[in-house]
Amino acid sequence: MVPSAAPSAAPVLAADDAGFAYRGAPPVLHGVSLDITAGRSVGLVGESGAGKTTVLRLLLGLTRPTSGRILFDGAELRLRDREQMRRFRRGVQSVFQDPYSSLDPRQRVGRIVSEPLRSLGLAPEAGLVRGVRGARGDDPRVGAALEAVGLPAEVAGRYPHEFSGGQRQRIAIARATVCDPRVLLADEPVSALDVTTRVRIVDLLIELKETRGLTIAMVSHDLSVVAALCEWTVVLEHGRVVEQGDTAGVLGAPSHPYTRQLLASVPRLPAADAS
Ligand SMILES: Nc1ncnc2c1ncn2[C@@H]1O[C@H](COP(=O)(O)OP(=O)(O)OP(=O)(O)O)[C@@H](O)[C@H]1O
Repeated sequence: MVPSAAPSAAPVLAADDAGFAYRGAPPVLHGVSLDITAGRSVGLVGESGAGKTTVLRLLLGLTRPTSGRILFDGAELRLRDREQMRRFRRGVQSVFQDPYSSLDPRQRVGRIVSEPLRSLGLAPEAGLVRGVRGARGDDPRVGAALEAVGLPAEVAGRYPHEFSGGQRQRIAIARATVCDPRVLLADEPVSALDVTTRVRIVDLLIELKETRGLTIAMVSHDLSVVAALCEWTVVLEHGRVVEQGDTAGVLGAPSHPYTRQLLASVPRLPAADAS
């Protein structure tokens, strides 16, 4: 289990008493409050349907809470504020569960990985990353991002179908980290992978936390993945936070019966030597 880290100052991202209802449906989140603070990665756990992905969608600015607020650097996230959203996208990136559907099969890896640089206007000259040279990863940040996830820079010229699920998830992580974000929001980033690959990707995320100061906020069914990656754990039941605290405390000595039930039911990762 990772040791508890002392968070620095104000949260980068926070949900403040956030509620949410899908259109025409009853509320699925009720008064959710949590902080994502630099240096303190957060695991969001709970049974299927508890509302974990919905919380992540709110934190990602994909949808607005129906009550309460999402705060970015202390200011309410306003999806129509272009300048704020640009800063937000620079600081907060995401990785999803399925590495097979999250990468455009028609694009070369170099172009996929460089997408945030283009959409954030961080490409030095548009032609360099739009053209063939860029697609081969000529932007040094693309090669560096690929190497940081354990892939050679040369893979920039290849297509996603040439890679395994674990390698594709590495490519997705390279895309999410190429612009050096502060926070990575991840929805079940390893659950589509086989057990051995899962351990390797968890190890990669640990390394990115340590070497790049990345803070992760992650949804996972697998409490052992949360224990490996997150200093703070938030437990959701039926759209409500029933318990949150240091991961060591929440998973080691849960105070809520629902957390105890989750601990009893979720399968564990095998020992790390499986990698
Ligand atoms: N697009 C949608 N329209 C209506 N209801 C939805 C929609 N997406 C999710 N829900 C409902 O919202 C609730 C929370 O769903 P959510 O996907 O956030 O839970 P979750 O904890 O991430 O579940 P899982 O672990 O199965 O992914 C569930 O009752 C779900 O049925």
